Amino acid sequence: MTTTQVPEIELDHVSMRYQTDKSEVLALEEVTVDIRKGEFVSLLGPSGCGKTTLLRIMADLIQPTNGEIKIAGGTAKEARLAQKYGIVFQSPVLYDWRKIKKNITLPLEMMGIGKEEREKRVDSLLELVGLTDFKEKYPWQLSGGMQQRVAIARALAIEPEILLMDEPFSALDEFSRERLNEELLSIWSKVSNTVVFVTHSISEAIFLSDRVFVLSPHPGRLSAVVEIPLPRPRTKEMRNRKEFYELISEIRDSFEGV
Ligand SMILES: Nc1ncnc2c1ncn2[C@@H]1O[C@H](COP(=O)(O)OP(=O)(O)OP(=O)(O)O)[C@@H](O)[C@H]1O
Repeated sequence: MTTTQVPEIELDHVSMRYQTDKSEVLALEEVTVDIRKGEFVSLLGPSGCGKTTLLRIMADLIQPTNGEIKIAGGTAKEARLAQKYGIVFQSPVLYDWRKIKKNITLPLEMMGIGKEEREKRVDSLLELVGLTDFKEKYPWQLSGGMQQRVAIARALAIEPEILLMDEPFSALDEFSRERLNEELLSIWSKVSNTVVFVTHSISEAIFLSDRVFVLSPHPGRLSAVVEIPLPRPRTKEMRNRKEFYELISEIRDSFEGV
């Protein structure tokens, strides 16, 4: 898909301070980012650097203590109410008593979309994520990777402008994870949305992204923005290229204090 110059997610000097009974944590300090419509970006950093916090702020699930956020020119709340977000979490959060097709149509039911339209959409979503033959199965009959594909299909059911993904493949083995990376890019090439992908894997971030936003911990700060000039479509052979290794070194070097 083609990235435009239209800004989709703009964060201006965003800080987040969590207050608990006994202590205070500065999870994010003065983070400024601009993500363009149709871009695939990763938020990369070690545990505790504020990746999930940043994603939750973008999704309007929490409000920053300081700074401004604009989504598609409006507020994050407006974007949330207009159903602009699809969210995929680290664990798939599927309902075990609902068949795969019924898990995917759940957000459409909640939106009051009629049965005929729901069935039409679920069929194309199942095809998109390669699970057509599994629509009558239950989540517990699927592998972890397949369950995460169901979660992706469900997040895409409302045709969101922005897909937010919080370490969706981190519980999977490396082989499944690399395969899912390729499948995600193939899905993304067909759905034309903006993706923000949280990961702590440098190679995953490089393989998937147009740009990688590197965060450093304590407090969480944006320490680098790295352009990934690898052509698309990305292929698994690219992981063995010299440019790929050079990008890994560039990102490693960009971590503050490393
Ligand atoms: N609700 C909360 N209350 C207090 N502190 C919090 C809360 N949520 C996160 N934190 C703290 O804020 C910092 C950033 O957390 P966050 O979960 O955003 O980091 P992360 O980079 O996503 O980590 P991980 O990779 O381990 O998921 C951490 O020090 C964490 O302990």
